[in-house]
Amino acid sequence: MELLTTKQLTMQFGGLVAVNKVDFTIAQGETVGIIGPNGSGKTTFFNMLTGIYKPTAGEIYFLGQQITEARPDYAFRLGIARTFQNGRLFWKLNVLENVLMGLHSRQKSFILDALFRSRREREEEALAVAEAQKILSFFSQNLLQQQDKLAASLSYADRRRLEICRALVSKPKLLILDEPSAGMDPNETTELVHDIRKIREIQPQISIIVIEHDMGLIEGLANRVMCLSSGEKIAEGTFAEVSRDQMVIHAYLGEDDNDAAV
Ligand SMILES: Nc1ncnc2c1ncn2[C@@H]1O[C@H](COP(=O)(O)OP(=O)(O)OP(=O)(O)O)[C@@H](O)[C@H]1O
Repeated sequence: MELLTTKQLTMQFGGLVAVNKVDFTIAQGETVGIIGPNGSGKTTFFNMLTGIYKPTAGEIYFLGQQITEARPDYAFRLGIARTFQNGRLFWKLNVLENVLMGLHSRQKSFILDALFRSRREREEEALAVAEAQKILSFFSQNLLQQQDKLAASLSYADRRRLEICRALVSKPKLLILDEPSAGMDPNETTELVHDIRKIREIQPQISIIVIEHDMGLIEGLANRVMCLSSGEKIAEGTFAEVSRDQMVIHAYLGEDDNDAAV
């Protein structure tokens, strides 16, 4: 069953067409990788899916409902959660509190206003804490053991994992990961692939879209890959198909020889 579909999705900034008429679809339970050279429109595409940018043309459908102009909080309530390329944690909160922040728009009461809680609110909070701990416990580095540490004290790789936990705690239908392995070394990236695969053990029907420059991660995770170049979809298929596509090879080689990882 199709979860999210875009039709001719377009984003223009002044004279620059950052995303140009992209048709895309992801089914429930599928993992799709989005690749493309720097500046090819990947993050802009994500920002439209999550309501950060309002597309200048085209449409977005989620479970059949048109959400083209949905704002981020509405997209979140529908079940679209994301991580950010540069990370957005609350540094002065601990690990557990950061995950609980991922429930923010789903819960009426919240952890930070400790006074005057009703019994129902306390029960709601206990359930939220249990869910957050369950998610923290399943990553291979076992973030649960670090639940009381400040987010700022975590290693870089654990910060990225924590972001994924925060996105997962709301039990999204669609998880959008923007360069989850950025800044990780090859061993950490291999572990991350393992961890992301494990997400399906707790949320089997989740769909995942991942932007990555690391082709090993894309190959290890994605059922299907879409390649953007200068805002346009130039290829789509399995990793093997896309990685030998002449337009894809040319897009990477034309941009920068160092990016010729496919
Ligand atoms: N808010 C904005 N205003 C103007 N131009 C923008 C804006 N956001 C992105 N762009 C431009 O749109 C194009 C696509 O950028 P985008 O960040 O989506 O690419 P990307 O594929 O995610 O790149 P990278 O791999 O480097 O993260 C770039 O030319 C960028 O400069």
